[in-house]
Amino acid sequence: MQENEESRHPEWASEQAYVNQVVQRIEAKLVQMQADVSQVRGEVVDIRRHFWDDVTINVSNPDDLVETHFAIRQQAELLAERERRWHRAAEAAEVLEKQKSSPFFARIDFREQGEAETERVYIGIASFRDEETDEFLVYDWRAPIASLYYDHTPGPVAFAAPRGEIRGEMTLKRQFVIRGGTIFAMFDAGITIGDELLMYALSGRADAKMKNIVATIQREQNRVIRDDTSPVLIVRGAAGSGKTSAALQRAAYLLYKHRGRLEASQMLLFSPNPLFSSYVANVLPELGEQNIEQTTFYDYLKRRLDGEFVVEDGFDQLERLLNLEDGPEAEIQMLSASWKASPAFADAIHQYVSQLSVSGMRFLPIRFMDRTVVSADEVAAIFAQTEAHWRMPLRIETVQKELLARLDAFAEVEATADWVEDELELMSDEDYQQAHKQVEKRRRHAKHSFDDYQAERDELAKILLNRRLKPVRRFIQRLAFVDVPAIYQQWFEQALAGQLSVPSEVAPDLWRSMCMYTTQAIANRRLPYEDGTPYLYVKELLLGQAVNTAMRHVFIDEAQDYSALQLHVIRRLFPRSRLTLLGDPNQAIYAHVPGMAMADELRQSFPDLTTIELTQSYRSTAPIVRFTRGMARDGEAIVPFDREGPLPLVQQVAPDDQVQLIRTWIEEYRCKGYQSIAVICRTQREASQMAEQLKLVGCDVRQIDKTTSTFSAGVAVVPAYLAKGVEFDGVIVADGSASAYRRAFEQELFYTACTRAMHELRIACVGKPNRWIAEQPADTYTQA
Ligand SMILES: Nc1ncnc2c1ncn2[C@@H]1O[C@H](COP(=O)(O)OP(=O)(O)OP(=O)(O)O)[C@@H](O)[C@H]1O
Repeated sequence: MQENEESRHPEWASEQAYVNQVVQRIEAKLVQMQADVSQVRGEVVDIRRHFWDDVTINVSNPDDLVETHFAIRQQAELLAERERRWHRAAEAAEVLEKQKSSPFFARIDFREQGEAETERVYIGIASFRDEETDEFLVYDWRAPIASLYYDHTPGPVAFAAPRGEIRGEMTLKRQFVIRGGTIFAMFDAGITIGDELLMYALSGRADAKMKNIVATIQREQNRVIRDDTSPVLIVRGAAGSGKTSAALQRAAYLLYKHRGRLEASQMLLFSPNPLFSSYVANVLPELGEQNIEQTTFYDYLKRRLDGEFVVEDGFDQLERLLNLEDGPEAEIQMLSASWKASPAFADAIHQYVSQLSVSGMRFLPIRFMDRTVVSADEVAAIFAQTEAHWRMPLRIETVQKELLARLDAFAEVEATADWVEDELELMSDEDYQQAHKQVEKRRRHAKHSFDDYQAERDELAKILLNRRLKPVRRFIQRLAFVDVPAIYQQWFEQALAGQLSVPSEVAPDLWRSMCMYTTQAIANRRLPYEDGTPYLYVKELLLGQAVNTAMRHVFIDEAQDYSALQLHVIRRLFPRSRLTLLGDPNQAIYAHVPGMAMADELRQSFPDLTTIELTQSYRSTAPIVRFTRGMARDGEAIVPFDREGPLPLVQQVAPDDQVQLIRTWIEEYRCKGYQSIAVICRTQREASQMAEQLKLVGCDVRQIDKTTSTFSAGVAVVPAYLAKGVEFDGVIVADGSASAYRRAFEQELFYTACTRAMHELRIACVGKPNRWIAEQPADTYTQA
């Protein structure tokens, strides 16, 4: 790409001189920063080495113990503070190192209305100020003025600044590729941000880590990044349109704009799988920001339901559904998954819970040593006495208080029981001493004398009963007396008894079978994934939900895979947070989940939403996009980026020859210099078999499963649903035949697999190609 002397831009030399000037200043600053880093590092080492010298340990009496405790804490806090400073300084030095190599990527010349002078604004991943003149040599890409670069072409322009809108004229927009302090290429942009720079960025090799895109952010992506007002922002975009990239740069932008008021720990990203988390982990640190928190929805479910049920995760559910043989069982399980993810079921559950305030609550008795302390009927009677118009959690809390009081009364009576008498004999010396101390204490405050022997016995009985009743007390405190499993199950029992109407589109027999399938699962204490969220929702409506009020921004990537109810639960969980949902309905791998596809349903949950559509696809070459967009609903709206490459190849192969064919393709990909290659299979089961077979024919491959948490270059064999969100130089889809991808809901899975390819896509078919390939125009792929 580097241009030769003659074809060089006329201002090349002067721009290089500017680069040199900035690099020189950066070097000077680096020397100073590195000195700071090593000084703080020295302090950290020193505190660690002498940690115990500076703390006086004295545990001889309680006061000394407290003092010692505080001394240790103070010393630990000092150490933690220095460590934080050290890390911050080291990170800042790292960003500066990067700036030294490539101090900026753009320049705009801007003349503000009413001013005579034109200002030159250089833009880079971070700002850099000349400490002597206090002048900005480079502006951060997130500075208000930098939005001119992303949003405008030369001519009259305006941008929003803290002091209001600033108008003026942009007279120049120039882009640079600078490596190692040397200009590699530069061009003046015209209509859009230079396609050449974008082309350069997109033609590179896939990486084990996602790259930042700050030099080439496109206008519609910039809207996503800089939207600072929408409570709920929905970004719907084609595969490879930069949704995840925009989300991460958005996090960086918000951290910059609200510096001092917003911390990375107040931002959370719901990601599709652990592999994805490692893939995106570098973007924010590269931009000099801390990583934001990451989690998966399943982690949340599991944490809230652990101990009550074994909860299936989403991948196991998908694997289960994909491996089902056609037949009645498949129909039941598919209905179970799709109905429970539907907005109709969410409404039904809501209605069901509100009617529970009148009837249908189920309780468990409070029991102790095979005896009933409070029967289930009595608990129900206590509940019935609470005010029916109160919120359910408040009513339950009132019942809880009453039950704890009854337990105390029970303990008092029980203190004289024979078994207590017997067990007192067996109590330890420590217990006796504790009882003795309690009595001594009481004597000091007592107005009247009392029988020491009896008092000690009573104290001992109290200690014993407290200990024995602890699990019962905990049972009440955990609100476990509300039989949530039975309450959830009851919905399906009512449905089975014909008390609820069958959805019109479902055959009554199938409906009954699905209800029985669910009641059975609950009885076995195993919760299918599709029941996890509705169950938790019922539980939290009844018992109250733990909410996180500290979180300010929640990002949900692959939002099309969330049911309306899941999104609703997330919204309730983070009441003070703005939401950014990023998704592509065409990649709804849990195709039974309507997710983002049902915009109207979403609007019900999120009346305050703003939607931004991204239609240009950047990841794949134009031939790959032209082939794959035909498989997507409304695919004609997807605009390929004009980057050429080979046509996708579809080859039919005999069952016994598939592994050999894939092996040959891998070798050919390697010869082309592709560093990251994926063999994408339909399921985990098929991926495991394929990986084994490829290893047997001498291929060095890495099998990816749901627990894989690091992404590395090489050949990955991966089930399609785990390839979500990531990309590869070359993709090989294993067995894309009609007999493998045969059910309607597998369309999105197949589309997701194909759209992971950046430069090349090949599909092996054991038999006839599947219907989505067959439907594509013959000139969009090569058939062998
Ligand atoms: N403005 C841009 N400049 C350079 N590269 C870009 C730009 N936008 C997107 N890309 C690149 O395109 C690829 C796809 O981006 P990203 O993964 O963010 O898309 P996505 O919409 O989340 O994709 P998918 O939904 O298919 O997972 C990445 O390699 C990313 O770096």
